[in-house]
Amino acid sequence: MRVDVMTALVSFERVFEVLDLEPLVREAPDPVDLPDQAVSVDLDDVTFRYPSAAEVSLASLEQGAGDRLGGSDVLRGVTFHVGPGSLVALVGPSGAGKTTITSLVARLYDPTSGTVRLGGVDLREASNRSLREVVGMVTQEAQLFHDTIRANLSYARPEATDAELWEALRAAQVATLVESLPEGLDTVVGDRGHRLSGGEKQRLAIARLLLKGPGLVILDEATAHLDSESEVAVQRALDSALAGRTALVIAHRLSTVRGADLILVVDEGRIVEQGRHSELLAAGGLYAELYRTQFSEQPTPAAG
Ligand SMILES: Nc1ncnc2c1ncn2[C@@H]1O[C@H](COP(=O)(O)OP(=O)(O)OP(=O)(O)O)[C@@H](O)[C@H]1O
Repeated sequence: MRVDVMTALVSFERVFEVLDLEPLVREAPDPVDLPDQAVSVDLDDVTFRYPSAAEVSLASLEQGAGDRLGGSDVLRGVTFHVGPGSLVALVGPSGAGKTTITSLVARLYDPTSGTVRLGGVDLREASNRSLREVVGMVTQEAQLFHDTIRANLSYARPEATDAELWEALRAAQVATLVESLPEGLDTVVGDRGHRLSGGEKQRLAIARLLLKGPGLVILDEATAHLDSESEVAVQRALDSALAGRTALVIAHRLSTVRGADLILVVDEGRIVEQGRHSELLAAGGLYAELYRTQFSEQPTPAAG
């Protein structure tokens, strides 16, 4: 992944913005298609370090250099299993490695050692096309292209009919807004177009995700404060987007951690605790502490 690493660094932001993923790592000669459904996610003893700037420039000149030079490991011995259709919440202090885990699951990078599998297939063996179809991402800063709403949505599925676009808009709680615009689906949005609120942009991004229909959703939950009406609408939209899919959520909301099938507590690049909300709360460890400091919208029952 010599030159690809450079591409990765340059387009990392953009990749996250556009939801659909351009894999930045090398495809195997005889790639395998990932299953076209809710997939399991398995990380087995994953270690990862980001390539340094020096490595990237050297590696682009000299094959193999990137494998020899090193920064520090940001993930160490990460192992977990997520069943198909489960909702997994990643929690942990800032810089713990949550985003990095999601980047490996989306194969923006390959692990330094260990394996990442979706639906049992090692991502190094997976076809880029099926990876793009199976993995969908929604980030905090939902970005739209400076183009019409129709173009922004169709990007996810060019063959979608208007009826399908409206169905996705309804499920994403944003159809009423689009109907109210004089040019409807043909309204130009984005930086210089019709101005949308943060919540509206997120819901359009969710509509795009619904059209794509990925088996795995990676979601970076909003920390930004939305007004409460918008918050409820976004939450409803997300509920329909996550139903029937595997979801990996970088969680900031109490309702998400409470409802998660599995919570992975990440600290300094390791999974330090895993389990459900009540178990982890009772264990009285890092999760219980994070719960008090990061998720304390309600009084904490006596824990541990
Ligand atoms: N592209 C990158 N290149 C080099 N180091 C990086 C890169 N992205 C993240 N890191 C480093 O990797 C470590 C883990 O970061 P990561 O973003 O995965 O943490 P996080 O748990 O998602 O944090 P936050 O909650 O603040 O988003 C940090 O030390 C961070 O500085």
